Amino acid sequence: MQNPLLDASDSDRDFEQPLRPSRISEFIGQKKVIQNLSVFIKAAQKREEALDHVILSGPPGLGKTTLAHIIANEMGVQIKPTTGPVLEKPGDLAGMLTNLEEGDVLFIDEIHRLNPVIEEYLYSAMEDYKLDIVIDSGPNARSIQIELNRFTLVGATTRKGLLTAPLRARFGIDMRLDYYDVELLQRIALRTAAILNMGITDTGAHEIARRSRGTPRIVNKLLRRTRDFAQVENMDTINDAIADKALNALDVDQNGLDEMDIRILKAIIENYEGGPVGLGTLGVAVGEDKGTIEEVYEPYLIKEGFLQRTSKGRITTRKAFKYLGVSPPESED
Ligand SMILES: Nc1ncnc2c1ncn2[C@@H]1O[C@H](COP(=O)(O)OP(=O)(O)OP(=O)(O)O)[C@@H](O)[C@H]1O
Repeated sequence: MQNPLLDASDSDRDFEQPLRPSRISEFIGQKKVIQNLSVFIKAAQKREEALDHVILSGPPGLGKTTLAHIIANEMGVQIKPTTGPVLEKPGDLAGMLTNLEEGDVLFIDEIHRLNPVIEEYLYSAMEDYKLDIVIDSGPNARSIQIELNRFTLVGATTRKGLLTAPLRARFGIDMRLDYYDVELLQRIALRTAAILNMGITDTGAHEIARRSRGTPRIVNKLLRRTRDFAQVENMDTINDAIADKALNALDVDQNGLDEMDIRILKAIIENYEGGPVGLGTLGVAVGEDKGTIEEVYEPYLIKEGFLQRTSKGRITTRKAFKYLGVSPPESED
């Protein structure tokens, strides 16, 4: 991913850590997901069983990792995190699985990027808590079966469509996180500011919230950067004026669209008269990986009504033409 506001560098991750809600009661928004998850957790606890396997999907920065940790905390178990691309060899997976205590959570981020061989091994681990691995090779090759503790696999993905059907079918709990509305993001901004001991007005929090692409991670990042602007101007409280100044300096426009969002809309309008244009061509036109466009930029542009996905490719809407101050082609009328 290459969105500077959505990418999490090491310093961002250190910054994010204390901001993560650790209990269900602290998690803001995603009401339906939270309500259902609370029921599933309580039921599993009553039965004294591990929680069923959970798949969390949705655009980056909406709280999938946070929820995985919350699940472990609420169940009173340990979480062992890893990511799809890191599990290269069956031995890597076996190492993780055999280290799990009864009921523990194995969290696999970017699970859509799992090596297909590893995925095969995961099937029996998820279903029967057994791992059949082949040791040695050639004539000495033999298969041994390892009994595993019952565990909960929590998988997170920005691209659920890339999961194979057999893997998808093995998750009993399937939850999709959606973009947050401005009011919820404002509450997240106020919460983060309180944790960081930053002064902020309601209108300052609102300004940041409404320009954060529906995403808590962006709220936190923009808040951090706005604090820098406030400090340089010797302000101890962030208000809407300093927030506006900081966000403009960071090229976040009035609707929260960033430079790449605008570049995508402009490319479709200026080069292809509003489309349709295929994702690959669009990627070349804006100099961005097509997967990143599909996973990071497009969902928000679609949600905000700037872009549509059609069978022939992507098209911009009248709203996008208006936004960029360009008249739509005649046939659009
Ligand atoms: N509902 C929420 N309330 C408060 N803060 C939140 C919420 N959701 C996410 N955050 C904050 O946003 C940041 C990003 O969340 P998180 O890392 O869980 O997102 P993610 O969906 O796992 O992203 P990615 O897929 O990119 O790893 C964290 O610092 C977290 O504290």
